[in-house]
Amino acid sequence: MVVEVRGGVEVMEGNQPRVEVNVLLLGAHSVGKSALTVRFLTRRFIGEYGDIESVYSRVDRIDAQDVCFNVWDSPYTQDDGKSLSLPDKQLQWADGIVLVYSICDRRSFHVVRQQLQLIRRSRKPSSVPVVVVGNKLDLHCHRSVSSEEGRLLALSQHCGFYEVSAAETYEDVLLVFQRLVHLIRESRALRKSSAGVRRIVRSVSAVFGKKRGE
Ligand SMILES: Nc1nc2c(ncn2[C@@H]2O[C@H](COP(=O)(O)OP(=O)(O)OP(=O)(O)O)[C@@H](O)[C@H]2O)c(=O)[nH]1
Repeated sequence: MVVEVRGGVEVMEGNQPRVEVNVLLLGAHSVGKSALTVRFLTRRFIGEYGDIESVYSRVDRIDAQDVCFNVWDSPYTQDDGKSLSLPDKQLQWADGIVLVYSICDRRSFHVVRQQLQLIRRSRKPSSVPVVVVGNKLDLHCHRSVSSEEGRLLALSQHCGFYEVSAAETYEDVLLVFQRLVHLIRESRALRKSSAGVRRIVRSVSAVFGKKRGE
C-alpha cells in the first residue's frame, strides 16, 4: 500500500510509516544555497551551479523512520534595490526553512535577518521551524560575521543555528537538515497537543454552559 500525502504528514508505505517534509532554502545571492542542496542530495560539491529553480527529493532514514525531503532551491532575485519580499506560495509550501548567509558577507547576514522578520510576520503560523546557516566556514580567514552574531539572531527567533562549509563537509550539512526535521516534529507535536487542549476546553465549556442554562 502506498499512500501519498504531502506537507510533512506521516504516511504509510507498505508497513513502514514515512514522513514527507518540504524544505525551502532562502538567502542572498551566492551564499551557497545550491551548493548546500547539492551537497545534501549527492554528498558532492561541484563548484558551479546554474540558476535553475527546482524542487529536489531525497529519502533519508532519521531516528528509525524514512523521511522524504522535498528541497526547494531558488536563486535570489532581489538585488534590484526594491524592498525585500518573499513569495507567499513558497512560504505556504514549506514545512521548514533553511536560511543561509555567508560568514564572509555581512550584507547576506542582513538579508537573512530581514527574511526572518518577513517569515515571522507571514500568514503561516509564526512557529514555522527555521534553521539559520552561516556557510563558507572554510573561508573563516575572511569572516565578517561572528559566530556569536549568528547564534544570537537564531536564539532570539527560536531557530536552530549551524556554521558549515558546503565546500568541505557533508556531515555538517546533513546535521542542518536533520535538525530541521526534529524542529518540524516538535512543532507538529505542539500543534497536535494544543488542538487537543482546545477540544477539551470546548467540551468542558459545552457541559458547564448547558448546566448553567438548565
Ligand atoms: N569557499 C566556498 N565556496 C562556496 C561554498 N558554498 C558555495 N560556494 C561557492 O559560492 C558560489 C555560489 O554558490 P551557489 O550555491 O550558486 O549560491 P546560491 O546561494 O545558490 O546563489 P543564487 O542561486 O545566485 O542565489 C559558487 O561559486 C560556489 O562554488 C563554501 O562552503 N565554501
